[in-house]
Amino acid sequence: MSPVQPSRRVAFETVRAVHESDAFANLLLPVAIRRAGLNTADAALATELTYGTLRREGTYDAVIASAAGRGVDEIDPAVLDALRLGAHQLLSTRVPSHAAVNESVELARSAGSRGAAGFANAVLRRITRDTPGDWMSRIAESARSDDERLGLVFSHPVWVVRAFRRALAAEGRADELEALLAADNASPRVTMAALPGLAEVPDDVRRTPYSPFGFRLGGGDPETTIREAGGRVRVQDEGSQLAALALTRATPIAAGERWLDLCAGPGGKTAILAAEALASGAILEANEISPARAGLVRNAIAGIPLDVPVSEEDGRTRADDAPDTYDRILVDAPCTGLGALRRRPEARWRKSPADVPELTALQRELLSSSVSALKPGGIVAYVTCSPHLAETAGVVADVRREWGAALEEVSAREVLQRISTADPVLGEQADGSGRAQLWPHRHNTDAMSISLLRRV
Ligand SMILES: C[S@@+](CC[C@H](N)C(=O)[O-])C[C@H]1O[C@@H](n2cnc3c(N)ncnc32)[C@H](O)[C@@H]1O
Repeated sequence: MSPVQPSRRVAFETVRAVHESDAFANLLLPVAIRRAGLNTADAALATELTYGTLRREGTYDAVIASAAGRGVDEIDPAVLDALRLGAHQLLSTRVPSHAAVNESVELARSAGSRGAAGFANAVLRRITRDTPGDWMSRIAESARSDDERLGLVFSHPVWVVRAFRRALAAEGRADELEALLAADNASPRVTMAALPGLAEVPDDVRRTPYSPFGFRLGGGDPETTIREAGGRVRVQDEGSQLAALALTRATPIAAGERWLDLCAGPGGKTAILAAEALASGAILEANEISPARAGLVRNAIAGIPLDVPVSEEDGRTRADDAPDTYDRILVDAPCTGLGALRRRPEARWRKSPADVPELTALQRELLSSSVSALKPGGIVAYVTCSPHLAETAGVVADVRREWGAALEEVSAREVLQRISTADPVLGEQADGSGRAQLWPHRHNTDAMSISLLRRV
């Protein structure tokens, strides 16, 4: 028996915890890396192995089932995770085969019952006998439909493939589906925001193409940059930066305007709204139903010299209780999160189509309540980190039907085109709306959907 290399052990234990106790890899992994005392190179390897294995689990399970000659649900869960880690190294990395096989066999031996090591060894050696391309062809041939094929090859649940296909087709871009699925399987570069008016984009960085205050570090530790800037520089997806800006810069701001961030946790967009409010003399309030996440909102804005009260209510009652009050409201709604699959490797396996109706009912109610809290002339930005048409175009269409002539659309696409530093080339929507849809494969952002509605 040889000891398992620490980065593989950390990856294995993180993948186990994700499957056994519904842990989130992005929260657990940094703790496991610290606890194991990994150096920078080993931490990077542990991260790649963990994220890659979780992202591509659907593909690896199909390969493992074929190589093992049995369904993955018939394999001991801990042994299966060792096999997934091995399959990832064999099929998607340059790790030498002998290291990938031997270390995964050791992990299976330490975690599984008697016979686990021999079984793992046989399955992984079977995988090494064919090239990754051969395996992809084999699992693709087993699919009964094109969506199922894409689901297997790009490791996405079929219902998600269908939702993406429809959302892309709504802007005449169904031919970009494979590029989108592939983008979800790549690690996104860390994107930062220098809060407008409070911090400068450093000189020695690459600016993001669209957000006027976004940038990417060439190297180095983002934590150092954040600490040195006293929280006025933050890690934030460029799409999130644009969503907050779409609201604040949709129309010129009058001093004394009242703004509300209705679903604010953990506060990334609140920080931008606060910076914009400070610069323009607006008054900002925030709300978040979860007390723990409301605490994160307070932390996110601690470095901004503006008093922002944070309430902890259901956004529906919070808005219903404040009729005709606000000039701008951000409804960054709870959603399936299908637009952020790059950053949350296990997320694609945790949601199901059954989640969608419950979420869209809540989204409709949050948006409709927020309209009642707008002053006449006030604007609401309805934002989801999901491109699913039911959560985006569907919710907006329902609320527009409900409010009729009392609500008009402001084109979010035109606003984004105006405020972005480069043309984001946003697709026109089949429903004729001004909704802006960002895409990982096109914009290198999360798939944020942004709609702007004005109360007449
Ligand atoms: C997409 S997240 C918001 C992200 C946040 N705007 C940011 O940029 O950091 C949605 C938030 O809505 C909260 N939420 C869920 N149901 C809610 C409700 N009924 N009322 C208010 N907030 C709710 C969730 O706890 C979650 O923090």
